[in-house]
Amino acid sequence: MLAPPAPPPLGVAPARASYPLRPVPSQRRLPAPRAVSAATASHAHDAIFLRRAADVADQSAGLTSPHPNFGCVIARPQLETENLDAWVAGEGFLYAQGTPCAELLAAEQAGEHARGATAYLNLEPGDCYGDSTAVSSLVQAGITRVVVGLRHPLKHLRGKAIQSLRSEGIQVDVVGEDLQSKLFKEALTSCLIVNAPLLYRAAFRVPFSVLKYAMTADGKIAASSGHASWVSGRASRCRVFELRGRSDAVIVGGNTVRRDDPRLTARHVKGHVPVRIVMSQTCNLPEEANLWNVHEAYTIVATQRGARRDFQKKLAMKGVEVVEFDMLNPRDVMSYCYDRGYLSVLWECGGTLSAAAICARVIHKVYAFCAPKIIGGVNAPTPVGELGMNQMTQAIDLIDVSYEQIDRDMLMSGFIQPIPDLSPVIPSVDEIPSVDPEVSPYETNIISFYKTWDTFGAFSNFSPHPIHMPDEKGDCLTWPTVEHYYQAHKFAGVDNLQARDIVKEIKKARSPEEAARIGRTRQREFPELVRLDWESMKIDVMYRALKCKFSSYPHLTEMLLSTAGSVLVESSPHDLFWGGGREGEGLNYLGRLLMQLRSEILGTVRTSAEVATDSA
Ligand SMILES: NC(=O)C1=CN([C@@H]2O[C@H](COP(=O)(O)OP(=O)(O)OC[C@H]3O[C@@H](n4cnc5c(N)ncnc54)[C@H](OP(=O)(O)O)[C@@H]3O)[C@@H](O)[C@H]2O)C=CC1
Ligand SMILES: Nc1c(N[C@@H]2O[C@H](COP(=O)(O)O)[C@@H](O)[C@H]2O)[nH]c(=O)[nH]c1=O
Repeated sequence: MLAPPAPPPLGVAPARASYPLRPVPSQRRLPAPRAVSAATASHAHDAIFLRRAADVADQSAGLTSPHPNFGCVIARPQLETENLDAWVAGEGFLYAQGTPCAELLAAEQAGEHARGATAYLNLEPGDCYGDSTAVSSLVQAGITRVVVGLRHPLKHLRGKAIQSLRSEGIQVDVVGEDLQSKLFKEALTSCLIVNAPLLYRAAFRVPFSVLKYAMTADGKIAASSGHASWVSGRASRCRVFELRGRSDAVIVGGNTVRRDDPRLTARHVKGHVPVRIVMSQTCNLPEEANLWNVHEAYTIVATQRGARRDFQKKLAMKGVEVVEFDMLNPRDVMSYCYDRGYLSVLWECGGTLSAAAICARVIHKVYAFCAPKIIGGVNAPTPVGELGMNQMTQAIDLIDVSYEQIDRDMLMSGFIQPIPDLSPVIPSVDEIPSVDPEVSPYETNIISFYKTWDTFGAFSNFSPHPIHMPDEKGDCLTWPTVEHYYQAHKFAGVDNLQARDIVKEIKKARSPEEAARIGRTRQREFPELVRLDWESMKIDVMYRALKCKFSSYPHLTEMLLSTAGSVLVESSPHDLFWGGGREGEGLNYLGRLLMQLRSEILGTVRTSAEVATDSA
């Protein structure tokens, strides 16, 4: 009899890895890039290997308690072949916190082939507790370039490893900063998705929450009697075990416990077993239930303060933990889970609790299994109860939607809230000292502003603070807002009657919104009237206007200085140059300029005039 093949060492991706949890695109042969320019080809290679690093990182999910997923792929060009699989010298993923890091495993696998090679990391390593193995293994292996998908989302770790690698002379290219081409969009999405729990946790201070339900083709999660076993088929239910294995906790409402007597374990998949949480306001739960068998998995009952104290004691005697809340609601339970360190939570409740969780805005992703059955029944339960909406236009649109057939069922999944990408709006560690030395890149506090009525809305260019600025001839002109000044200066100084008229038209605009509209429209209609140096001068124009605004109004100066030490972000979802973007994908130049101005006022950065005087 043939002996079974030896398992690969923990965290080392087997040559032909079997992915336990979902089909992984990168395990198809890597596509050979089409014939294109050298720069585009190298970007295409980078994007392909980065996606592969994200896929490799995903392999530890569900095998151990959820943690950040790190993957590393070491590749070196083999000139004689376009088969990119042959370029991969080593791969590895972090199996669990405390086990050898992905970089070390990949470097060991690559051996001598790592010398002069590029390492692809889906996520910047988190150099915890002074453990710098990730960085040192790349350095010692002779890696000369590192491509990073995402900076570490945790502020105390962000930028540290990148800085260490650079100080060792390794070229580090970060997507969105050093690598900006469109080719990286998909690779970046893979990097975001593989660590979605970590990103949501860091951004929203709650665990990443997934709502999962199984419904019939007519949208029912049970018959009108409440009977629900089973809506979905066996293969779908096995997928649910995998989802549980990827979660720190599974939540149900009291009614589901009373009706289904569930077990909520990740049986049939090896690895991690989540905590089971029952949310019950009344604590009116059965004396005997599968969930009270804590030998199978740990159980927590979250209830209203004072509810059925005697029964609480009985539960405690069985080893069930009971936690009382002043007001039991999904948000407070999620804050509690956050404090317990959970990264991701799976909601397997009925429509009553799922509606409350959606209303509380704690659900981030939905997995809807749809079985080809019809059960009917006007009172049969549906996946989501009352949300208070009465127009289809109010419906919540899922984003980044995927569809997958599982045997006879269909699984549709999508995000309710965009996956946060925390890196671009925050200036990089290298940039921060020049933007504002008072800001610690590791202790970042973010102050967002956008609409003028926001707490820091006066930072918006639309705020009604007129500025007095000299024109080209030195005459002082009054502009109703910074926005008026900025828009008009796209056309200022252009020796053309029509351009001069546009400047006047913008200056007279009755609101900053109108000024912006005219400026943008005329720029599109008459690109030939826009000053030739506009792209290189627009930051300078904006900075002068901001400086004038903040120095003219003492209360604005005071407000700006009150934010010292914080990163300022204009949270405009539309403007990806001046604003931070909807998902943090913007460059946030307005925030950066305000931070620079704040430093200049505090005297912590030298003005350009001072620099000029010094060098004279
Ligand atoms: N097919 C599927 O995927 C699933 C089907 N089901 C089926 O759904 C039916 C049960 O649905 P449903 O009644 O909606 O059950 P839920 O799981 O939504 O439980 C509702 C209960 O949650 C508790 N709760 C705690 N806090 C809150 C809060 N803030 N807001 C609302 N509820 C809260 C209450 O428990 P208490 O009354 O104890 O205070 C409430 O009665 C069953 O027939 C079950 O078989 C259930 C899950 C999945
Ligand atoms: N009925 C139904 C589901 N119901 C969910 O699964 C729970 C039962 O889990 P367990 O006791 O561990 O098998 C149940 O209480 C409810 O939360 N799930 C599905 O994938 N498909 C189904 O058809």
